[in-house]
Amino acid sequence: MPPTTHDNTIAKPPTKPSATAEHPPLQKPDPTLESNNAREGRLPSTASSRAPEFTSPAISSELNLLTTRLRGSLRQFEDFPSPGIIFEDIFPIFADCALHGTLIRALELHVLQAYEQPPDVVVGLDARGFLFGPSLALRLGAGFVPVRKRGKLPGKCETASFVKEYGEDYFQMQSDAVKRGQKVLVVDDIIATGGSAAAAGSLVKKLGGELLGYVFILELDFLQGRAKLDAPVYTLLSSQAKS
Ligand SMILES: O=P(O)(O)OC[C@H]1O[C@H](OP(=O)(O)OP(=O)(O)O)[C@H](O)[C@@H]1O
Ligand SMILES: Nc1ncnc2[nH]cnc12
Repeated sequence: MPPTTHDNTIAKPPTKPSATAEHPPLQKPDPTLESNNAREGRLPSTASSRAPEFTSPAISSELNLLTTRLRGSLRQFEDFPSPGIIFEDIFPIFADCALHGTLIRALELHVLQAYEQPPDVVVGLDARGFLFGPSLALRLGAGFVPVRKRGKLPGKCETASFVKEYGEDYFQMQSDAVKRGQKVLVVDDIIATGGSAAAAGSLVKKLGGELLGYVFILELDFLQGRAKLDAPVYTLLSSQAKS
């Protein structure tokens, strides 16, 4: 269901998702970075006009090394937060200083490789997008702006409803948080159904931002969330592919 945006008005909650019973079996992440990102819809490389250190082969090989380090750290929990859901726990990355640095560097490399100009603003989604959005923004020389769950931001806000893998909710952004024409990258830890990210993207566009794309640490492939997004999507790791 595409997200709907409102001017700080309270809309009827969307329909509950039904994906829980169809969750595929537990399996470790399959962070086949290059093959994943070669698929349709991944960001094309724009490296040809870049300085040598930012050319595609150099970055791709460093990215491969970094994602290999990250792949073993994710944990899965069955039936959390509700029956049928396999919860992907990304917190071990942040518990380990070296892995944390690896993550930020991998995301930075991706953005350097993918875009001629870095974003003006990194938009992070409440709450796990706040774990690395600000650090990535600092590295990129960009500002950081939050998308928050409804009722947490003061002042005039735009609101969008959405449905996610295990629930439904509302996102808000402050109406002046992104200036018209600013280039925006939306970041979050996980894309599952894509409902959260699509709602965030719709808010960015409503504020007049130019949506450069979406960046995630992990994609739950079987839910095909990227189909809901109308800007390039990049994920470091993938998991829970149907076997
Ligand atoms: O692609 P979707 O199906 O929309 O699901 C992905 C979203 O779900 C999780 O957030 P959650 O709303 O659970 O909040 P949290 O970050 O506060 O834990 C996750 O961090 C993403 O934001
Ligand atoms: N399976 C999952 N694990 C962790 N976070 C999620 N957000 C949506 N689906 C999720």
